[in-house]
Amino acid sequence: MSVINTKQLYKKYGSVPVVKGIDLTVEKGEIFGFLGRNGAGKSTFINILTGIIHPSAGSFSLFGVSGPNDKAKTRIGVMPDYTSFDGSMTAMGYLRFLSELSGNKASKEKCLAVLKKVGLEGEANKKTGKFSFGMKKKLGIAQAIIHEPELIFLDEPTSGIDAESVIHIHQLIRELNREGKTIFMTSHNLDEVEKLCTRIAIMKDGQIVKIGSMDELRSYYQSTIIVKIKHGKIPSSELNQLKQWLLKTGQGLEMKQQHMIISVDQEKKIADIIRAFNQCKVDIYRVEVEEPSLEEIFLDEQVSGAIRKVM
Ligand SMILES: Nc1ncnc2c1ncn2[C@@H]1O[C@H](COP(=O)(O)OP(=O)(O)OP(=O)(O)O)[C@@H](O)[C@H]1O
Repeated sequence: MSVINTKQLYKKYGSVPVVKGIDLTVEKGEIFGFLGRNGAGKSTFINILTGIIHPSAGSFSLFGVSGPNDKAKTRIGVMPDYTSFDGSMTAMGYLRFLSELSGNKASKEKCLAVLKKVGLEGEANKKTGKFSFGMKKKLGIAQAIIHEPELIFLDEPTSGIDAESVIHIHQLIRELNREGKTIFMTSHNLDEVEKLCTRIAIMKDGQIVKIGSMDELRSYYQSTIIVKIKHGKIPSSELNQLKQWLLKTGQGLEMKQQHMIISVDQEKKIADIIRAFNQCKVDIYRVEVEEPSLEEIFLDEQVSGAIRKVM
């Protein structure tokens, strides 16, 4: 069942389009990663889905119901902008106040359990004005999940927080997902997205330019398999022949001090390269194969012209 479905969603500020006709479906149970540089339009897109702003054109549905609608709102959780906390309230008071506003006041026990879940168990009675940036982020997540929503929007859930808390939040996201919740998260941390997300969309200038699982994105970019070989001495009588074979097989050939680097577009060409070395009677000491990281894939879509990193 799809929990998010958008059709040609479009948003303009004045005459400037910032979301340009997005078609997206997110299925129940996904951890969906939304990537893009600052200003790509990610928050605007999320703000449309969460009912904060209206689209200029297009349509969307949440849980199969055309949005924005109040029924869907009770089934979604949204991590707020951390600056929106009222600093004079305690974490507990804040959670209880917000849950009351949404029509279902959470008990103290429930609030304590959620604060524990996000790693703020010792801070329930502390005023949020005294919270660090990371603590505010965690409270934001607590706010998003207090009413046990089925779909949770997390905007940069771990940016600016310490490494231990990042691990804790990653565990929490996985736990929420195991409970059946769908997570829609933005992040600039590519490593995080790669670890957590079932699917990823890359947004650029208001459009989704690439979407798929990590493996799908990788296979799309298979033309950047980098093969590095540490080898023995090449008999001078074989050097030209070996170079010719290698140049026929791949691109960006570099040969220096018994190290060869070449870029190929298919896995089976790795075997061709090894065969060429064998036929020229050159020992192979080490073979390393590098696939593009998400960062490379991401950057590839963010700049005009493909980056083809060879070393
Ligand atoms: N209320 C607004 N009025 C006018 N322009 C806006 C408004 N909100 C956002 N924009 C512009 O829309 C574009 C997309 O902004 P948005 O916040 O959606 O990007 P983003 O991908 O979420 O960026 P970030 O990663 O920095 O949060 C930007 O150029 C931004 O300046």
